[in-house]
Amino acid sequence: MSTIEHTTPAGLPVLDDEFVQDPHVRNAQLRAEAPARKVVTVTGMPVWVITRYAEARAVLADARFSKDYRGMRAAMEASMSSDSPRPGFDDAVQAHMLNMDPPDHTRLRKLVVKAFTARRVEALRPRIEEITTELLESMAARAGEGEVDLLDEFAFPLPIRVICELLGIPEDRRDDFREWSNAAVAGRDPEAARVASEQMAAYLVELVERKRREPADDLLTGLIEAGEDTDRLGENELVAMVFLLLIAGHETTVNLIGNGVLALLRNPEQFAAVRADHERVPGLVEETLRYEGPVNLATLRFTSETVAVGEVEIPEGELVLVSLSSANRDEDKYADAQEFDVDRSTAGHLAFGHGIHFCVGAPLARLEAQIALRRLIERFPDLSLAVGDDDVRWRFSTLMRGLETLPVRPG
Ligand code: HEM
Repeated sequence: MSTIEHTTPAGLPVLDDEFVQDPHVRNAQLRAEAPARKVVTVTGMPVWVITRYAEARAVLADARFSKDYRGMRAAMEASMSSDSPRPGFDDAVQAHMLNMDPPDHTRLRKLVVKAFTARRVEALRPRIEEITTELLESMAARAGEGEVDLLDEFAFPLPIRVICELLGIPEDRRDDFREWSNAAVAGRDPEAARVASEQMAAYLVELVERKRREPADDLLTGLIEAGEDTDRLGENELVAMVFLLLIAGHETTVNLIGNGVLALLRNPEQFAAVRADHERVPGLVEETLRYEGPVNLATLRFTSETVAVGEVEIPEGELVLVSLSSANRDEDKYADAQEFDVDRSTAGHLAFGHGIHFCVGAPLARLEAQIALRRLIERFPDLSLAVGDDDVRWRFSTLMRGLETLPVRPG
């Protein structure tokens, strides 16, 4: 196997644009080398990457890999050189459950988990169907133009509308939100991420005030009511919770739909199989999650003590990223793991994480993607790529795996 190019002078692989454009090649190299490998981010931050399935799953469920954001600050400060750009830290957007360990994590998660159970989410089906049909009709109206960006026209607006309606958030600032949310997860420019997070937090504070004056039957009002008992939810925690749900709603499901469509268009025999039998759609969604899931590397963790990962010892206080994209293509877990096959068993895939931080929104994401892909294929059975197979570009982010644009001909 060839050695990894794009390394630092100290020989560490860099998570640069080449990695973002095709993580699977380097993931395979890293998996072959060791169960845990030190790399650096583009901003120069050294992190350990866990690439094999068994270790990835174990680390996600191991409390010694902490997510507490206060401890994380210290670990990041210690890891970075003095001239590295610092990511912005603002409690108003940091104090959410994905940045906490128990018991705070448990307390915060309890407040929203009920809103996302399979049963509660199923009640949203008619509304999701309605929005989907509306978007597809407006895409059909534009089909005369020949080419459309499937992300702009379809994959992006659907989850946004759903999460905004669920929370009870007006869509008047939708373009701002998209920009803030994109910048917050991009990871290449910490200063831009800090500014965007602050702008979004300021807007959310304003929104909470407005909702306090005009309560409604929505999740945000429910959270505000929970916040009246500050032992359950503090003011920063309230804003951070909404921030987390909105970012999750903006950045993930769009890419599940987009990546699924791209995989179908690149694998015509799989597309034909799904078209011939729509009962394959849930399999298509699960295989997309495994093969090209929306989250590339899970969010940061740090070691609260020295931990052995296989034969590798990670010292206390070091940063760790679990590579979901790599674990899900580990040949030791899935036969022919690099093949896209909607009929395979994908049981155990890690696209939604694992352990106590397992994605709260998984039932909603699954339902949205199933409806979206089924209706898209029904409406546009001759959908095709409007660019060359390899001419698509991936957005620069080591967290999210999503396309910049997805130009298609609806047919
Ligand atoms: C296909 C779409 C989605 C994918 C692939 C996805 C993936 C993930 C992953 C991998 C994690 C764990 C991260 C880690 O442990 O580092 C996570 C956590 C989370 N996700 Fe999602 N997500 C999706 C959609 C959503 C949606 C639609 C929502 C809510 C509206 C949501 C809300 C959350 C929340 C609140 C957490 C934190 C849970 C905790 O810390 O206990 N996600 N998600």
